[in-house]
Amino acid sequence: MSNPQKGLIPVTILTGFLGSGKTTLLKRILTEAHGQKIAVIENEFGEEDIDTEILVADTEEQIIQMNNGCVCCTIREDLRTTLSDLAAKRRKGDLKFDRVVIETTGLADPGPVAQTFFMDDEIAESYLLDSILTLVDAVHAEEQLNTRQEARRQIGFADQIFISKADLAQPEAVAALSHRIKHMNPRAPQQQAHFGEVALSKVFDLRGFNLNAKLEIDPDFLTIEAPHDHDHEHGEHCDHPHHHVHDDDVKSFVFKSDKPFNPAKLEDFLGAIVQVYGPKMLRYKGVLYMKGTDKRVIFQGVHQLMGSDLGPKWMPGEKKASKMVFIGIDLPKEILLQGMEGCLA
Ligand SMILES: Nc1nc2c(ncn2[C@@H]2O[C@H](COP(=O)(O)OP(=O)(O)OP(=O)(O)O)[C@@H](O)[C@H]2O)c(=O)[nH]1
Repeated sequence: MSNPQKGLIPVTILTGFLGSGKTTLLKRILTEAHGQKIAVIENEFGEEDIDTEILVADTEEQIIQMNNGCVCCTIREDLRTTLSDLAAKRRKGDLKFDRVVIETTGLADPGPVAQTFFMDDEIAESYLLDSILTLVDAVHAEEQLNTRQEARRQIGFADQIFISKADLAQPEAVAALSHRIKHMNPRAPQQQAHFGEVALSKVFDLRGFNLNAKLEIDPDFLTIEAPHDHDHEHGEHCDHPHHHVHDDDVKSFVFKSDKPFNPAKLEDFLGAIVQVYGPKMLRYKGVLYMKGTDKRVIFQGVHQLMGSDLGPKWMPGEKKASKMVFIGIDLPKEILLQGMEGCLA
């Protein structure tokens, strides 16, 4: 199966707006018995290493965390370094993997990520961009596509579209969404993915990336941009010539504690918070230390929709602690952090 041309390492870019189901799909792929070793590169937006923790829990794959500054500018350099280190280790036999999956942040324009594979000779000599997969959240996509340019670019660049959460939406709404996506990107096949359940043949070795098609979406796709100041932080405005719309108004912050939560209090608090701030809460998720269970609780949501799962057990001697990230527009950081503090047991 993994027989890329000229020994190139195939790369899959997994994209989709915040909370669209990327990690769910990836986890599913990693736990499937396909006999391939997959190196995963995680690029998150102020999310600490929460996804990595969710993934590492039950797989033995190589997970590389890339904590980005501003997606549009730093990612290409970080990604380039990460990819070239990986290829060097593989050549030396220090690392074994058959392919690479890059999970981008939900706020990323996949353009600059894809560009890396064409603009940089060293990367192009080792890797082949196989395809861009885009997850689309059936419940929230309509609004995301109306308001977020990154969400539209993710559709435009897709070689394969997976619609998640169709189970939570009306069939007519799913059909209308599918129709809209077809207009935006007639090239990409669409398929529903219930909790990431998709055939591996729809995920790997699609050989879907077609440079000509991408140049139609973005004629500047292969234009080198002048380097610019990299010190801005998450959520700060960045004067990038092309890709600056992604995080102008989106900010993130993290709650941390090594005291356990009182589950009932936390549920009440978050339930009330999403009633008020839900529309502005693009994404929240955490790995939590909860009273009354010896397992991690993985808690997450998108706008008003939230849910929790039991994760792996805390190991004996392991330091139990909670970490939760909030990503949103004009969220009242102090109210949320103090409120969370008040839910501790
Ligand atoms: N009902 C339903 N929920 C789903 C489906 N797919 C994913 N989810 C849930 O949606 C939430 C977000 O899924 P993730 O896989 O974490 O999304 P993501 O795209 O990785 O999120 P970010 O990395 O934060 O952008 C989780 O609670 C999933 O369990 C689906 O098909 N149906």
